[in-house]
Amino acid sequence: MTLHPPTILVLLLLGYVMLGLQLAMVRRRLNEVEALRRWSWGNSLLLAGHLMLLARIVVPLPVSVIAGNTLILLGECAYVAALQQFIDDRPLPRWVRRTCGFCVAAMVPLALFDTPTRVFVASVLTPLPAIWGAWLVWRARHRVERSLWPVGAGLALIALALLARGGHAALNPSYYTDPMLPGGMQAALLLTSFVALLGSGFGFVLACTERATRSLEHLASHDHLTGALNRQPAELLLTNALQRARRDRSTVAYVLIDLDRFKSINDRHGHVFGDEVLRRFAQTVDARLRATDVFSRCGGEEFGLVLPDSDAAGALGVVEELRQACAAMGLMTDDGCPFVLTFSAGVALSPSGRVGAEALYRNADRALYEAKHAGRDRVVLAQPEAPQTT
Ligand SMILES: Nc1nc2c(ncn2[C@@H]2O[C@H](COP(=O)(O)OP(=O)(O)OP(=O)(O)O)[C@@H](O)[C@H]2O)c(=O)[nH]1
Repeated sequence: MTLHPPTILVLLLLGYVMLGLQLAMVRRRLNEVEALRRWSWGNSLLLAGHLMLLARIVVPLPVSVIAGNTLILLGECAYVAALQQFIDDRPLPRWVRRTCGFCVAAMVPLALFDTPTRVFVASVLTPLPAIWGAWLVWRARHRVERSLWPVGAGLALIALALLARGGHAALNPSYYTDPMLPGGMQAALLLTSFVALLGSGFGFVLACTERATRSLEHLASHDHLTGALNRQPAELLLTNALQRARRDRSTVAYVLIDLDRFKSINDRHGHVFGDEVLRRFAQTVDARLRATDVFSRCGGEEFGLVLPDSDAAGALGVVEELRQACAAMGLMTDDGCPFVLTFSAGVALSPSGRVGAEALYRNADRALYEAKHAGRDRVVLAQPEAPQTT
C-alpha cells in the first residue's frame, strides 16, 4: 500500500474540523472556559496551517510551506497556552512565550532556502512547544484529570515524529525535494499527527468536561460561602462513619457548633464582616481537622463536626483546640478594633456506632442548647439517652 501524503492531509483536515465542531459545542455548554477557548484557537490555526500546506496547488510552494508551518507552530503554541491555563491556571511563562515567538520569527527567512533545508529547520523548531506541553502534563500527572494523559502522550508523539523527520531530512536531503511525494517519512509524520490529534484534542475536551462536572458536583455538595460541606452529604458521611464504628467497635463523636451572638455581629459590623467571620471560622476549623473528620455547615452560623474514632476526651480536646484557634484568629473590625469570636458547642457520642445519626444530632443539639443557656462560650457533653424500652 502506498501512503499518499495529500490524502492523509485531507484526513487530518477532517479531523480538525470534527474537533472544531466538538469544541464549539462544548464551549457553549461549559460557558466559555478560558483554556477551551485557547485550544479552539490552536485548533483553528492548525486547521489553517494544514490547509495552507495543501494550498500548494494554487499558491507558490515557498509561501505554502512557510505560511503553513508558521500557522502550525502558532497553533501548537495556543495548545500549550491552553494546557498551561488548564493545569496551572496561569499564562505561559515569559521565556516560553519568547521561545515560541523566536520559532515563529525564524520561519519567515526560510523562504530563502531550498525545500530540504526548510523541512529540516521546521522539523527542529515545531516540536519545541509540543515538548513543553508534554512536560507540563508529565509534571502534573498526579494531580490532573487522567483524560489529560493522552494529551501529553499525543504532544510527545508529535514532537518525536517531527524530530525524527528532522534527523532524516539532515541525513537524506535529496529525499525531501518534494515532501508530498507518495510514501515514506512525510506520510508517517502526517499519520502520527492524525493519531496525536485524536489523543490530544479529544483528551483535552474530555478533561475540560470532567473538570466542569467535578466543579458542579463540588458546588452542589459544598457551601458557597465557607467551602464547608452542606448538610445532606455530611449526613451521608456520618452514616458511613457510624457503620464503620459498628464494625470496628470504635466511638464516633458528633459536635454541633454555634457561633455566639452572631445576629449582633451582623447588626453592629454589617453582613460583609459577618460573612468574613464565617469564612475565617471555617478556614480555622478546616486547617485543624484530620483527613477523616467531616466538617459541614448545618445552616446560618451553625456547623457540624463528625469525628470518627474519638471518645469524649478526644472530642473535648478538639473543641478546646478550636476555641483557642478562634481566639487567635486576629480578626479586625472596620473601625480597627480587634474582634474575638466565641462559640458554644454540644458534643454527643456514639460508642460502637450504636447511637444512630438522628439521635446523635438530637443529643448534640440538646447539649448545645444547654451550653447557650448556661451563658455561651462553652462546650457541654451530652449525657447518653436512656435506652428506649420497646
Ligand atoms: N453575615 C451572615 N449572617 C448570617 C448568615 N447566615 C445566617 N446569618 C445570621 O446569623 C444570625 C443568627 O442569629 P440567631 O439565630 O438569633 O443567633 P445568635 O445571634 O448567634 O445568638 P445565639 O446563637 O443565641 O448566641 C441571624 O441574624 C442571621 O441573619 C450568613 O451566611 N452570613
